[in-house]
Amino acid sequence: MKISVYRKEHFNAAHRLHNPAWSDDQNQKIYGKCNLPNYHGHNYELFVKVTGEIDPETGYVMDMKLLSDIIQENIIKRFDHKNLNLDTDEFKNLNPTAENIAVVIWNILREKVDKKHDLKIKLYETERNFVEYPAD
Ligand SMILES: Nc1nc2c(c(=O)[nH]1)N=C([C@H](O)[C@H](O)COP(=O)(O)OP(=O)(O)OP(=O)(O)O)CN2
Ligand SMILES: [Zn+2]
Repeated sequence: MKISVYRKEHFNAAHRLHNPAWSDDQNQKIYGKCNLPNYHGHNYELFVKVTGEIDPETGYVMDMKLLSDIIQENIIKRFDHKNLNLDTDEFKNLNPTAENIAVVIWNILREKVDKKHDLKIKLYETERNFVEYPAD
């Protein structure tokens, strides 16, 4: 019997959506205010879902304190209060859309969470815009 545990974390970060292969007009047309040259910020809400069997000894799928520590150490420290485009290696050459941020976060966490567990994340960029990876 599989069951899922969730951990919710948050971080604040600045970004600018921009495709260097396009003209300024094209960037403006596609990304609108998200392309403004001086960047803007979001309060990102990150939901991490870990699915697996309940360990009969601990009663846990995974210790959520450990999950929190993993997210803090590998995601929050790396991205919180950063300008994603300027301050992080991950987005120097990758457009920091919600989709790309979610994939980057998942790839980092996948290395840290036991492979016997399934991993899925949901990332809210605004209250109304959010992405899920991997998709169902
Ligand atoms: N597929 C994607 N579409 C959009 C992304 C994205 O990352 N992937 N990002 C943006 C903007 O960066 C931002 O998320 C939108 O900001 P905003 O328009 O302010 O969104 P709100 O939900 O706060 O505002 P509403 O007034 O409710 O629209 C755009 N698209
Ligand atoms: Zn934005």
